[in-house]
Amino acid sequence: MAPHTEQLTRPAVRLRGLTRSFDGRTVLDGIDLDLPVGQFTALLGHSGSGKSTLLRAVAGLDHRVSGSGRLSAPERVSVVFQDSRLLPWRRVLDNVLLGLDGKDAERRGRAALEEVGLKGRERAWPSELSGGEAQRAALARSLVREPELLLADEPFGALDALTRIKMHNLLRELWERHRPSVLLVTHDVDEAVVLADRVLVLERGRIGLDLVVDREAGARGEYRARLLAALGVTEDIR
Ligand SMILES: Nc1ncnc2c1ncn2[C@@H]1O[C@H](COP(=O)(O)OP(=O)(O)OP(=O)(O)O)[C@@H](O)[C@H]1O
Repeated sequence: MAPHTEQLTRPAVRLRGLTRSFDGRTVLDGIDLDLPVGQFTALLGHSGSGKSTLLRAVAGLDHRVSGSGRLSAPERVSVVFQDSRLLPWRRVLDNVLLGLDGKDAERRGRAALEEVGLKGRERAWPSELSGGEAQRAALARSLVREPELLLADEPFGALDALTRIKMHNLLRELWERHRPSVLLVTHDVDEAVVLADRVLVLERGRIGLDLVVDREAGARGEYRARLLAALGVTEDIR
């Protein structure tokens, strides 16, 4: 393959035989996975199935964990967690700018805050923000770094239902505008189907289901049913 073509088709993330174990217990059992550049992927699985372990491996945050396999990921990676992880002693804009330098940084930070709907809150302290606002600030902090890959570990897990819906819209909008590759860990089947173009189910250390979601087809109910079945959940509401 010509180098140029290879560059165009190279996935953002490539895992080959990725294995991770804790105290002799295998959590990831030889995962092979490619995430194409710019794809929005959700990762579902039961509690304890290894979703965060996989995300941390891709983020390069698992130095002391035993494992093997090959992994490649882009250079610019941002991670968003369930809690915003804003530093309480720094104002919102300073949190967004943390570790950034260059004379353009402040302008970019302000623009990122405006993009997530926090214009005017630059000088607020994190303690003055609601949970949803804090997650918006965390998204701004990720965005301003112009990540090639955005890793999100249950970023909306602690929010109320209405705020979650707003944040879903925001995340999807931001993704459409910036097109990073996204890997979103969630336990919420509906969130996965609403947001992602591809949904993976982690099961016994492997990718048990790999579902491409056709967002135009309007078949959310069908995707939902397939994912719930893969998770071994039946709905029985009479
Ligand atoms: N640092 C660690 N030390 C020991 N065991 C760990 C460690 N990190 C994860 N584990 C174990 O690995 C398994 C997978 O954990 P992980 O957090 O990846 O699951 P998860 O699918 O993200 O779960 P949840 O949805 O509950 O967050 C669990 O049994 C957990 O106890």
